Amino acid sequence: MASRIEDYAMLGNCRSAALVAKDGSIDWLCLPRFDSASCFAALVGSEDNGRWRIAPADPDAVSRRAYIDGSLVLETEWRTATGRARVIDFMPFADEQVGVTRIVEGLEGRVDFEAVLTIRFDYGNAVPWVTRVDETTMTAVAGPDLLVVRSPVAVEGEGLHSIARFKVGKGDSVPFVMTWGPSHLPPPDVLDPYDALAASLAFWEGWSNRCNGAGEWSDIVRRSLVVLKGLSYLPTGGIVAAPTTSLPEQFGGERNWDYRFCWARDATFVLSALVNAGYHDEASAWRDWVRRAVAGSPEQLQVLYGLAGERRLEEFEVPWLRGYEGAQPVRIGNAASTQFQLDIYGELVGAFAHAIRHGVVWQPTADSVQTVFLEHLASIWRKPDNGIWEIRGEPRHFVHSKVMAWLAFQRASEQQREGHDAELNQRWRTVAEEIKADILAKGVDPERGCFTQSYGSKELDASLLLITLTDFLPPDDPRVTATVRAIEEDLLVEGFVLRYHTSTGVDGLPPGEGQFLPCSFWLVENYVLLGRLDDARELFVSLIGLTNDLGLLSEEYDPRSKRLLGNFPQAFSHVALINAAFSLAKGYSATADVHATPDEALDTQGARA
Ligand SMILES: OC[C@H]1O[C@H](O[C@H]2O[C@H](CO)[C@@H](O)[C@H](O)[C@H]2O)[C@H](O)[C@@H](O)[C@@H]1O
Repeated sequence: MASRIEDYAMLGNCRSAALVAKDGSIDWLCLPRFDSASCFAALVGSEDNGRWRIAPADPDAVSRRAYIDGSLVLETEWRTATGRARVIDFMPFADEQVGVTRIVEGLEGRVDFEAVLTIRFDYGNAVPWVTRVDETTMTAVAGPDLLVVRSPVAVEGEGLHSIARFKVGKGDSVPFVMTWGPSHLPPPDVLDPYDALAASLAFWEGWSNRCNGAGEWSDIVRRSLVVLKGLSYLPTGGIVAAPTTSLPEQFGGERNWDYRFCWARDATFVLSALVNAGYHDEASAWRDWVRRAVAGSPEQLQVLYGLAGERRLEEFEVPWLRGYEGAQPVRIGNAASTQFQLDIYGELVGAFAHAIRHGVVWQPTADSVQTVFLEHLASIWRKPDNGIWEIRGEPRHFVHSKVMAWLAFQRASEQQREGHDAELNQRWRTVAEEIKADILAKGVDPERGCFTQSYGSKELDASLLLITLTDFLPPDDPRVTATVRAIEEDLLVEGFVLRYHTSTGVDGLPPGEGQFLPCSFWLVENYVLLGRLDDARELFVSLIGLTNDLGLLSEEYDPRSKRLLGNFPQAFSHVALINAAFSLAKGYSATADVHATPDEALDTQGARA
């Protein structure tokens, strides 16, 4: 049985990620890339779908764990009746050595350990041929995949599992190095686990020390930035939404999605966060990734792409996996990739404008690409779409989508680069005004005076919190304040924000899901914008109280069971945390600095660039 979502730690090497439970079991791992088929899938299946547990044999052993400094190297210290030992888990950074290394070290007395390895390729389905090559090496092969496991202790086959039993005393060190390779090639070279550990720690230390401070929130921001870095795919610069598939948005429900892809929307938020934190190289790498991914006809722009910009991400179900705590189906691929979501254009133009303003170099050819996309947007903005929440019901005229279309033209019309076409700027200004008039005529509830989920609807939607973070209307406009108030009344439930009421059937799915954490962070930013700093701080403190013992967050939270829900760890949540922290820190410093303009004080959203 899988552990609670918050009981997992993420290991990563900017190519893939592994989830390790508090009990020492790696229950999720896809190699060589985030979106490869898994070799461990116990997270969404059973132990027989693959996992690797290393822990003391004593069932009463207790543990505590932490990442080493600003890294994704996990140290778990175990205490038993006979002694103390630690396990250091990490994914090495070596190019040709994609895998996991686990080092067991004795600290005090003697501790009996058991390592149980169950490899199942192809999402828990393919039982490999396991061969004992020599005293220290075993291989597992099925189809295209090869795993080599090297360790000084004997590993024996028991049923369809490989098991090692060994003791560690003070000063002993027992490494296990598991490396993936294509099965048609010779096994990857031997990796020195201690050199690899030193290199990993140096990488993460170098990276996390570069982070700009966010006042009193600097530590939690740094941890979130390390998570975002761990979700980036180094060879291409793409950033996955999360390393998992099908962790449910409702216990026992069917809102289970594959997040191992790069969403243009999520990535634009990540770009803003990276720029705010001073990571310009990463921001440039992401900008280049987007330019390559979206290249081509503007009508073929996708909502999400594969790690290298792949476009075909067909969705299918995996019937042999029983799902996380029985939540079925387990889905691979994501059908949202073929949806029409109007907001993407505004997010991209806004994020680029934000990046340029903060010193990320603009490519001259990007102007003509932007013009082609805006010409297309001018012809489609009146169409209904699937919206930011990727609804699978009937497309609608979502107000958030329309405001993002406005934002695209508004930002483009403000651009003043050398050689820029003033006439074009005027054209974009005219379209922006047209969209704004349309929204104000059709997207405001005449009785409550607030924005609505979609044209003509009475429903609310937490995506409206992003509208108030653009300069669509000034913060003290009655429609802005009425929207924040209405969201507090209707969607702020048990302290955190729902995306919308799923009971209306708008998304085409059975009702019920948890509170959506990014929306709750957006409410923090809205409070800052409205000068409600105490409310902002109180909500922010509650939200960071939901991070697990390692500072990680998933997508949603279930207040009844007090458990995290949804894919984990989730970039969207961490990026919302970072942006809210910077907003809050700047909000406080603005109250101390009468010369700071509201824009300087609050500029943390790409959408507001
Ligand atoms: O719940 C419905 C949708 O959930 C996923 O989308 C959500 O995650 C995306 C990635 O973080 C985010 O960009 C989007 O705004 C969220 O609604 C899922 O990918 C969709 O297929 C699904 O319809």
